[in-house]
Amino acid sequence: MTAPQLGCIADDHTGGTDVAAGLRRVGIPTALLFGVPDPDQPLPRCRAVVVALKTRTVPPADAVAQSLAAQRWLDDRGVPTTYFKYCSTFDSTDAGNIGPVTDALLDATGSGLTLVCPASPEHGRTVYQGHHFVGATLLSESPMRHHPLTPMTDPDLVRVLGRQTPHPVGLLPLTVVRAGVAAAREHLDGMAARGVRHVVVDVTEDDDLLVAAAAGRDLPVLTGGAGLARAFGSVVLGADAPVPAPDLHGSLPAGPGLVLAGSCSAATLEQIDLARGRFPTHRLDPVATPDPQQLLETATTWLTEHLGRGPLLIHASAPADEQRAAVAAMGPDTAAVLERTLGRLARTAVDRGVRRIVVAGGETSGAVTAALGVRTVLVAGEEDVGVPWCLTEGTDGEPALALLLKSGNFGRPDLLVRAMDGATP
Ligand SMILES: Nc1ncnc2c1ncn2[C@@H]1O[C@H](COP(=O)(O)OP(=O)(O)OP(=O)(O)O)[C@@H](O)[C@H]1O
Ligand SMILES: O=C(O)[C@@H](O)C(=O)CO
Repeated sequence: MTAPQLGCIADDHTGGTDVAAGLRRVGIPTALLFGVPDPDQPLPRCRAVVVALKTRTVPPADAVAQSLAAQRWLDDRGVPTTYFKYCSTFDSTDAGNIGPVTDALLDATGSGLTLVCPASPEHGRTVYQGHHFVGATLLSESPMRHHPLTPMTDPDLVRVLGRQTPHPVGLLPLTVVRAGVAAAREHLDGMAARGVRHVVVDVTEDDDLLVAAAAGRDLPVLTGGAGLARAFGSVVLGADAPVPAPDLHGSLPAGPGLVLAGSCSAATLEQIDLARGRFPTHRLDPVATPDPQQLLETATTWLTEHLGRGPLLIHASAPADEQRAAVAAMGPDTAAVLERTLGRLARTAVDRGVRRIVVAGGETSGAVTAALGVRTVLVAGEEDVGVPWCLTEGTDGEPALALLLKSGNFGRPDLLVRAMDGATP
């Protein structure tokens, strides 16, 4: 197998699983690595590689440094196209990190222009006239306006990105996308000639992604959600073979299951509501227990006492008013404390035999994989669109641990319950 043709750098772990799942679905063998790979880390056999970082909300200079290190690693292995994968809801703040990381990748590869394409119609994320919609709702009126780390209060992506980069931001409007690949390329050439560096792409249907991927196929750097990467996979790379029908749970290791939720998205809260009625549940509540050490100890005791009683659920997730109360009680580090706590609980659970872990939330997933020391996984079938099982390598060809890293906004209401189906107590 030659060098992979596509190297994705995802700004969080669930973004990494989402993009890897999309590429796998169109028949591209894809490897998923967590964290900046070590310089001598070998590249698994694959046609696309995803390096999932935890850079969405770190200081911009750190996000840039990690992304450039990942890009260098890919470049050293001859990967020709770099894809910067960020959230389909463009999760970022005015300080970054989408603008600074994209600019750094463009500089490093000597590229003039890139596409900015978060749209993912299969998840209800579309962009029209540069304005982002979640379903029928403008981004700024969706639950994303309450995100604890990256509240999205402006739906105009040209304007949002314009605050994150000193370079001009333009638009590839839907009328041009619908006119086809040649028209889109001509529009991009015109923008490049005028010094535009970032081009937000209007997309309302999957076919628009195919046009965007074909128009941008020769750009060394592309950016967006999982949708454009998947379209690049089918248009530019071409599928190797149809993906076999998954025997999802048959391939998972036997052992007890645990759900760890840090996401406060509307989808996760609904999934937790359903799972709470089925599984013994413990809530990490910073208002009741503002001392981080005590919060961890109480949860660890609960976990160890309940192991063996079927799948367990531990969540910090709470609606916006309770998050505010949590921060008032525990202080500005609340989100980081909760991530760390969930990571440590994952470590304890695995040490005590848990073999199937569902994590809700990208930042939370980053904390959990770091606590478990997971660096490389095999991407298996999807439990829901964009939510694949990830298997760590064990001995004798058997997976050691199954992880389902769920993007906050993804999954049907019964996802957590289904994911634990067949897990042994
Ligand atoms: N009760 C709470 N109060 C304040 N912050 C919380 C609370 N519960 C969770 N958090 C924090 O909210 C953040 C949620 O981010 P995370 O990325 O895990 O979820 P998400 O943004 O919904 O998922 P994704 O990035 O996949 O869309 C985490 O840092 C988590 O620790
Ligand atoms: O694009 C998305 O919505 C997800 O892959 C994601 O990035 C979640 O953090």
